[in-house]
Amino acid sequence: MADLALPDAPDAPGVADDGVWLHCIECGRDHAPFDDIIYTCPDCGGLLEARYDRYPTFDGFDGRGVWRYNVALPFEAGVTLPEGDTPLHRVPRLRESIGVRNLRIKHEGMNPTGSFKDRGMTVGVRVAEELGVDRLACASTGNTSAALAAYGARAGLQTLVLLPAGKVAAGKIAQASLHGARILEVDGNFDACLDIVQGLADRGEAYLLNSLNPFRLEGQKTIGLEILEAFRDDHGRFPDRIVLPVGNAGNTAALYKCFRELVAGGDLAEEDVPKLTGVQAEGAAPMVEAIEEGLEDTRRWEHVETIATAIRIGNPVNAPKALPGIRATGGTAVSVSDSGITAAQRDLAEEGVGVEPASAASVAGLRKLREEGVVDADEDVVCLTTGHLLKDPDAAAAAGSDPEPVANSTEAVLEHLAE
Ligand SMILES: Cc1ncc(COP(=O)(O)O)c(C=O)c1O
Ligand SMILES: N[C@@H](CCOP(=O)(O)O)C(=O)O
Repeated sequence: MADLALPDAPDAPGVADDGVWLHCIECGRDHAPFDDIIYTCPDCGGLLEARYDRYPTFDGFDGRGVWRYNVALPFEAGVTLPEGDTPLHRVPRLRESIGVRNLRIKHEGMNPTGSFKDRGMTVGVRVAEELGVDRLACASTGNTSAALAAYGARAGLQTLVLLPAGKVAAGKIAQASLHGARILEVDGNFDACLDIVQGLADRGEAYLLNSLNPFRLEGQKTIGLEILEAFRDDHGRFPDRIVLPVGNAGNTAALYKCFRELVAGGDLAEEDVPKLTGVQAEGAAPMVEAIEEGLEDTRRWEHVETIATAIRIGNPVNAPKALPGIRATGGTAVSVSDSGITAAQRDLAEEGVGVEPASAASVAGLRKLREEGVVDADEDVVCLTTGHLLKDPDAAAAAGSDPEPVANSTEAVLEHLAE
């Protein structure tokens, strides 16, 4: 578990003046965060991570939502709708049928735009304001675009979103559209869209707010802080495992960083760090492949397909951050079929928890790992459900039952019910 340590503050003059700096996970160099707009290391191109001159502790948190955790964030407050404070549902029937000691569902679909992306955007848009940019952009399988459009609108900034044509759920496009984003549909998958947005950002045409942006992940880190606080309050200990759907691998990276900071601050013992367990759809599983083959980075999958369009991603940009997190915490990664995802979506719905297909992948993955004996019966598990059912109304309708036509009278309804 030595990988859980964080290095000390940099000596270089000016780099840590704001109490926050950007650290390259490849070459180890540190960079001032707000002098120039950088997303990756200017020296080697490696992924950057925000670092602070302080570590978070549970007694240092105050207030509500994402900004409750501002000692672990680059600013005290930001453009808010507000986000965070999502429920940690108990699902007794599902717990029983999967067969674990405790099962809680952290439902990120209850954020303002219906997904966890809001946590990242409240911080990312605050940073954009600090940098003085006027156009925000993202590539998206849908949820990032909805969140960017809403937070951009709130901040009074222009937003541009690039979507894979024909592969984004209706609810998400409607959100981006109504919140005023300029929407470009690209004849290519999400990864191609992200390549283009990176190109625009490199040319200074837009500020990139995908999870390649290290500040997005700072906001998403608060999912882990909320889970650990709430689980400990309810159960007197931290969960053994957190199971989550994986697309661009931002959340996996963010949760790993959350754990490392709490370990460094002394509030989380290394042996209590939850096992990060990633779930991908069979048709888009480069992270699973990398874990199974012991790779340091993923191989890009050019052809990806799944009903869970939110995680229809073949080139997870955060893999170099997320793969060490899965390994260092003793977790794993597993792929699930589309039919397994739909079954899990129904299972959650039967407990009153409405999620989009990608979200249900976490529960489908847990069931599979429990059946295979990878997850033990005495484990305390939290599954992350990342987006709301209404994000993808077509998938929800297809997974549910059809409405039954009936004549316009009480008698006809009674007769129909008796059939
Ligand atoms: C609903 C939903 N779940 C899961 C994911 C995957 O999250 P990440 O990209 O952080 O792995 C995404 C987006 O990628 C998403 O929109
Ligand atoms: N599911 C995502 C894909 C983009 O991920 P990001 O976290 O890098 O923005 C989406 O909703 O677009």
